[in-house]
Amino acid sequence: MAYNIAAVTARKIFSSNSSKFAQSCYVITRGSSSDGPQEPKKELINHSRVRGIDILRNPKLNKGTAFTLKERQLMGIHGLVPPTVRSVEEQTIRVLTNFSKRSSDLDRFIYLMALQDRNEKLFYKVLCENVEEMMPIVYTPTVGQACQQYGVVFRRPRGLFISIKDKGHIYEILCNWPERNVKAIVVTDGERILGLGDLGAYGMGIPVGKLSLYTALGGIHPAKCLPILLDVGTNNEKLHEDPLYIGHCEPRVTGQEYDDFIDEFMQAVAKRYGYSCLVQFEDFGNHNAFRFLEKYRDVYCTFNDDIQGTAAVAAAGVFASLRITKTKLTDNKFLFQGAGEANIGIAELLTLAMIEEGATEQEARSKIWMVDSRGLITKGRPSGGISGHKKEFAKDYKHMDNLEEIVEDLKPSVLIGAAAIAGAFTEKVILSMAAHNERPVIFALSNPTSKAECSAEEAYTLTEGRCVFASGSPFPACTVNGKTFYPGQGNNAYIFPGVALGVITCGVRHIEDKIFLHAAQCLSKLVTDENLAEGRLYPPLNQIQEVSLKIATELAEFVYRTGAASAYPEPKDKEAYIRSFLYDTNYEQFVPDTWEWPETK
Ligand SMILES: NC(=O)C1=CN([C@@H]2O[C@H](COP(=O)(O)OP(=O)(O)OC[C@H]3O[C@@H](n4cnc5c(N)ncnc54)[C@H](OP(=O)(O)O)[C@@H]3O)[C@@H](O)[C@H]2O)C=CC1
Ligand SMILES: CC(=O)C(=O)O
Ligand SMILES: [Mg+2]
Repeated sequence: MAYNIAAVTARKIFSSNSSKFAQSCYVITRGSSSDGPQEPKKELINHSRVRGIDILRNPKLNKGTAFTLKERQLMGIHGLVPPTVRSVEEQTIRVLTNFSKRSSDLDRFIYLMALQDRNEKLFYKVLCENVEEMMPIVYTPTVGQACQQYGVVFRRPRGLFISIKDKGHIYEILCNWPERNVKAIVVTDGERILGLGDLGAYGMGIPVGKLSLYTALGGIHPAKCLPILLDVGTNNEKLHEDPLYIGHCEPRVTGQEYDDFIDEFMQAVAKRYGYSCLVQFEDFGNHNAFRFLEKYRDVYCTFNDDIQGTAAVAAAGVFASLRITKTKLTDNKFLFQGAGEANIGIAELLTLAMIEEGATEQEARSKIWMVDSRGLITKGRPSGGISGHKKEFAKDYKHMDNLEEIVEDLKPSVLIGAAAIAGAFTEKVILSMAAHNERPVIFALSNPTSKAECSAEEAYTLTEGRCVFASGSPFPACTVNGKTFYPGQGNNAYIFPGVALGVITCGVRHIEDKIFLHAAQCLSKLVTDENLAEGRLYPPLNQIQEVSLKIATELAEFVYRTGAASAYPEPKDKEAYIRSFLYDTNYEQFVPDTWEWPETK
């Protein structure tokens, strides 16, 4: 009983002296949204206004059974949680037990999303400590399945849904978002979700998943991250018939009306969060992705992850592969299956890298061959369709449209697939690569796993363990002739968290392509000889947080050297500076250590 009396007394003290308690609760945040010096500072969380059951219902504050007795009593939640006080380690065991007991990956996805909605710190702690097991759930491949069934999976809204009907009011909708100091937005219109096509408003799973990785892999505070779905309708007939569909059941708005909508969105973001707010375009249709990148890159702080992030991760894999094949970049012949956002992005970045290596642009482009839905991209081919970026890679060559024949004819040393055509790397294609190369390089980058060009096992088995392999979605280790290979995950998740962290902390306004080249070079240097010996073209996933930090640090060195940073004064120790911004997954203390129970006489 004594503690009840103390609690009443304490509650009085708490409410009359709230600022004293609040002062003990800090989070590290970046400075204001202004463009001035961006020293990290300790910011007060005003917990004092939230009390009682509202604390447990607030995922940012809730610690569940980890609240101490003092906290429970002072904050008016005593009795609202079971009496046992659990450590975060014990809570983690409970989460992992529940996670492993779920019968399917989709159930695991739902379980983790519920945890995120309930206790944000615990969600990120568990995700950060179990990246290898949980990234395939919150990200590809399971997030793809979740998007396809979003109507069923949907529990609570997360992120902002802005519809074409809201045209003229986008700024007001942004103002409804409770966080004022947003630094990073991932936005999609759902037209090309992974390799699954147009999923309309169901595509929201992607910005949510990507931003979970901003925090888990890049250490960016979740309050600084905003997922956005722009609902302009969908051309997916199945969704029009889906009674659970959460978006507009109308065909996509296109043309000027669509462009004006996106323009208004970008202007509203800048007005609400400043021009330094990072906007990552994700999974837009091909015909819009390139246009918007060109249109906005010099005006806003923006990049397209499918074009530029993917380019960097694939180029890093290629750079690492050179240490196995003992070749220079320009010694290779690259064949790309697919000539869309991902592959054009990769081809352009490799061109830039070859030019840095001393090649002329023409020489560099001559090494790169591309195949699209109409076959090999050759000048004046009868099937036509060579527009935009594809033109740069069109060759004076006979026309062919069968990948098996093309590989046999061209004998590429590197084969990269990103066309979402499952199984495109047939047995014949892989055998042909094996016949013409001692160490064939084969990247099956399409996501999710169901769209992969081939499996890791197929690639390693058919090449008798000689291939250098990476895939967009994870494949398990596989053993061939007694040797175990750990296939690398050539996914932009190795790039965008680190790039975003560097951009945000250094106040970069415009993200030039060289930033992605530096990110790729940095990533490939982090691959050890031991990694390569195991078949890994990337550092293991359990090191990915350190990888993001190194990429951000490398980027910081670059942007300060080139004058692209706006956060001044320039930090001497860039890594320490960036480290000081990282989100802390440990629980905050709501009651200062020094606090003593008051006298109750
Ligand atoms: N691993 C990673 O990090 C990433 C992987 N991806 C994956 O890459 C895939 C493609 O994405 P993205 O490039 O953005 O998509 P796009 O729609 O921009 O491009 C798809 C390309 O594939 C081509 N294509 C379609 N059918 C065939 C065919 N039968 N044979 C050859 N080429 C064909 C299209 O040809 P045409 O131009 O003629 O229409 C187009 O060039 C997706 O599965 C996506 O998930 C994407 C980003 C990152
Ligand atoms: C990984 C990714 O961005 C994609 O598949 O679209
Ligand atoms: Mg994508």
